[in-house]
Amino acid sequence: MSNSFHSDDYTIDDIFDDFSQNTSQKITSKKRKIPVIMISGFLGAGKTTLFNNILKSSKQLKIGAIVNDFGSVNIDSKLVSGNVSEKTIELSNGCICCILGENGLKEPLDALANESSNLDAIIVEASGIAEPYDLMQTLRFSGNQYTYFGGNIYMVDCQNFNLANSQFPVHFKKCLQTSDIILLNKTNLVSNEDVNNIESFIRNINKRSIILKTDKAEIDTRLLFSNNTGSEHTEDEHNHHEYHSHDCSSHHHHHHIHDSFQSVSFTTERPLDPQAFINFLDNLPENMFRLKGFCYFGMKGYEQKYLIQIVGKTIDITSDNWNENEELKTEVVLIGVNLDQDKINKQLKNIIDESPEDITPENMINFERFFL
Ligand SMILES: Nc1nc2c(ncn2[C@@H]2O[C@H](COP(=O)(O)OP(=O)(O)OP(=O)(O)O)[C@@H](O)[C@H]2O)c(=O)[nH]1
Repeated sequence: MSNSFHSDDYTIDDIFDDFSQNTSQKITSKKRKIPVIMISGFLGAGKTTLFNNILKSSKQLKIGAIVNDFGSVNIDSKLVSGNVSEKTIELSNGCICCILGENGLKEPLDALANESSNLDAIIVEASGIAEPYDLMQTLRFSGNQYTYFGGNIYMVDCQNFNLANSQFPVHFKKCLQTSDIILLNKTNLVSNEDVNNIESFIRNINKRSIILKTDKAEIDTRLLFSNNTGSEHTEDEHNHHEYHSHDCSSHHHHHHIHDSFQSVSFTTERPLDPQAFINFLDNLPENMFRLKGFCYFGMKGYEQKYLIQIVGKTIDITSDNWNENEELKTEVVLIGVNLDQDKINKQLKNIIDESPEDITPENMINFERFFL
């Protein structure tokens, strides 16, 4: 069980005392319905990290997944690893609350939860600029008789919260008020005082939800599958109805936070020029907040898959082996506000290696300063 689970207000046992039924009862019950648990949170808050932790620590459970990415290339579905039982359903190229048709999430849910389904849980990972309060309603009223809404876990990136909240205060307030469990994540990157200030801020607008502090989104995942997570929704329903004044499938489209964002997706099978890529990292596009994806350099000794993650100003690069049958290529998605898409596309084309024969492994040395 994770050691980084900590909270001044709760211990895991306190939380369990609050719940009348535990996970195993729910999961082993023959007539059980499948909980649909939503993971939401702003760009880069740690949703996929949490999802992977859940998969790792719940190997005995059969978990289905619906993964939504804002860009046209679904990076998240490739970052979710482990024991996703059924095919992961990818919803790409837009925000989940707007790309769904009239029946909302019914179709993807029906594909995962039906008469012959043997899943224990379904996890829906919303894009970083989804409106979780709208999505929650879509999940509750999906019309799928084999599922019930198991709660919304909202992730807060403690390192970037104040800045993002100052830019989108209404959105954050709605998210925080309508969440069941709030994870204050990336506590390792900020001071305790900063974490406590964020917690007090959230407590002021939401007195009801469980707030937990995490590093690398490590929590005791029993909590997520407990019966009560998404069942008590008096205040939540009130807040939700107050906010959910539109029908996403209709043409009367209200302003969504993602209307302010653009994404640029870039894919190439040609190897990248490491020096050009470093230049790109040193001069990131203006107003870009998030970049994620994989890079392929192809040079001898550096043939691995490089996973690149940028959140705000933090750049993390790690390397991994390519999966069997995986195509060796670069695939990245950038997300930001008022992005100059043409300029970024040109910048990205410049990182393609036009003459791989001239590149020597020394070119990779500078690149290594970005490694974790
Ligand atoms: N230092 C640190 N990094 C973290 C922590 N949690 C997540 N990260 C890193 O933050 C980056 C973004 O994490 P993700 O889990 O991909 O975030 P996300 O919310 O799924 O991102 P989007 O889907 O793009 O919105 C990755 O590089 C993670 O490894 C943490 O507690 N500490």
